[in-house]
Amino acid sequence: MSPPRTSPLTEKTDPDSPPRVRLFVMEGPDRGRSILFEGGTLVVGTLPSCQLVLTDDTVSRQHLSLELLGPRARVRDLGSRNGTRYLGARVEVVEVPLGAIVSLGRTQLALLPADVEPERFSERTELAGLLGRSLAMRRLFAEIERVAPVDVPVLIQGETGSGKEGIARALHALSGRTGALRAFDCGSVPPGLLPGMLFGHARGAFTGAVADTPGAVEAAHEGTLFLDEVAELPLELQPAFLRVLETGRFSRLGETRERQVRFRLVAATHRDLAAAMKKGTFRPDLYHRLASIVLRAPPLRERLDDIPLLAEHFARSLGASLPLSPASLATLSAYHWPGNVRELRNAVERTLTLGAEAALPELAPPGGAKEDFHATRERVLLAFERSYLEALLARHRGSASAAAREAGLARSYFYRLLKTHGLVPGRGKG
Ligand SMILES: Nc1ncnc2c1ncn2[C@@H]1O[C@H](COP(=O)(O)OP(=O)(O)OP(=O)(O)O)[C@@H](O)[C@H]1O
Repeated sequence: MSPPRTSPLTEKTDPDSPPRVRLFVMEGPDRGRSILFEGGTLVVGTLPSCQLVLTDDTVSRQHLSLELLGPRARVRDLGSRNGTRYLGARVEVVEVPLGAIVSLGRTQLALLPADVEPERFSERTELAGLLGRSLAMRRLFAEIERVAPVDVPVLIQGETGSGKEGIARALHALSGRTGALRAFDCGSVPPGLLPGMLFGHARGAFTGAVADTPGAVEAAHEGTLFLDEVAELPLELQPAFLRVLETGRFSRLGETRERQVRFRLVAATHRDLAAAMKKGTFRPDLYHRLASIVLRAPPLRERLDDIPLLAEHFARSLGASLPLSPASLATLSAYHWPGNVRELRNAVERTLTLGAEAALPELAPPGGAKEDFHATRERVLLAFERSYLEALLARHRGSASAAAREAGLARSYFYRLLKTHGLVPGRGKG
């Protein structure tokens, strides 16, 4: 059973048309080299007879072979000196989807759909504090670099904990603006207090208003206003907000005179704002203004290549190191991470501070409770199966038939697996 893995790069692939894949060197001395792969098997190495010839001296003469299997590829290490790695773990033979990154020595190879332009991916694996090695993040980095200096609002959509605020910070850091980034969370302020906190108030504007106070809009002057949970902005406040966005003009509560500001708006939401607009809770004019550029923060389960990098980063920030075994990585890759990067950070922190039993058990650092090979394998496999099944059922809204089809398992065997783990189709956990 291979880990569930979806990627925006695979969505466009038509399963009925013959796949055309571009093998692209993302990192290493041959960065930028690419080859079109339309079927059969190809060999990558330093020998001139290889189909993709690399000059990297950490790559073996015949390092690995790739075989196309529909929208996936089978990668086989050919007994290389430095090994082939996928999702941070050394592999002999592994099936990978489009969008995967495979490492050989210092070189990283990406498997891209043939029509994706490799230039759309940034070379960087870090951008203003955001880390990412996956194709999804490198594509986002390239978009951030492109839109950061442009003076139009940006809407960031993404699940909780997927890095929306980090993206806003990166947009501000690369914008060249002289003012500050001011973050304002519309979801954490009682609606009645929102106008005063956004636009500021004059002394005496309401009971308790003892001094003239600027709001978030003024604090962001010449900088960036990061408006988190923008879908929670009350309908009656939306016209005033659209006005300040379009003209820079607004009044503090209790004042008649108008003030003028200049700021760049970056708004974020985990909700479907287009649906909110159709429902009538979000004004179409404001929606269209906000959504002139939309960036998507990809959920962690769509960028499993980032897990080793992020886990190491969070461990290092606590002054520790967290060697991840191939089994741990397999389990972490199979988990669906509803809390995204924040959940991964918490899991790493709990593991390092409270001990393994407090976190995902598979993150257990070596040296904890003694366990022999068979027991470890059993435990890791069971955890992997359970995460895999839960994610699959969730994706198919509880339909066991559809889930079994995607997993490539006979329905009877699939039902047996569900029963073993106490899972009930149609309801998730039993
Ligand atoms: N790509 C990344 N690299 C490094 N750290 C990250 C990355 N993405 C997220 N994080 C970390 O994960 C945590 C959550 O990120 P962030 O607050 O940006 O998410 P969010 O999408 O804004 O969450 P919410 O929807 O709950 O507001 C933060 O500690 C952040 O530093």
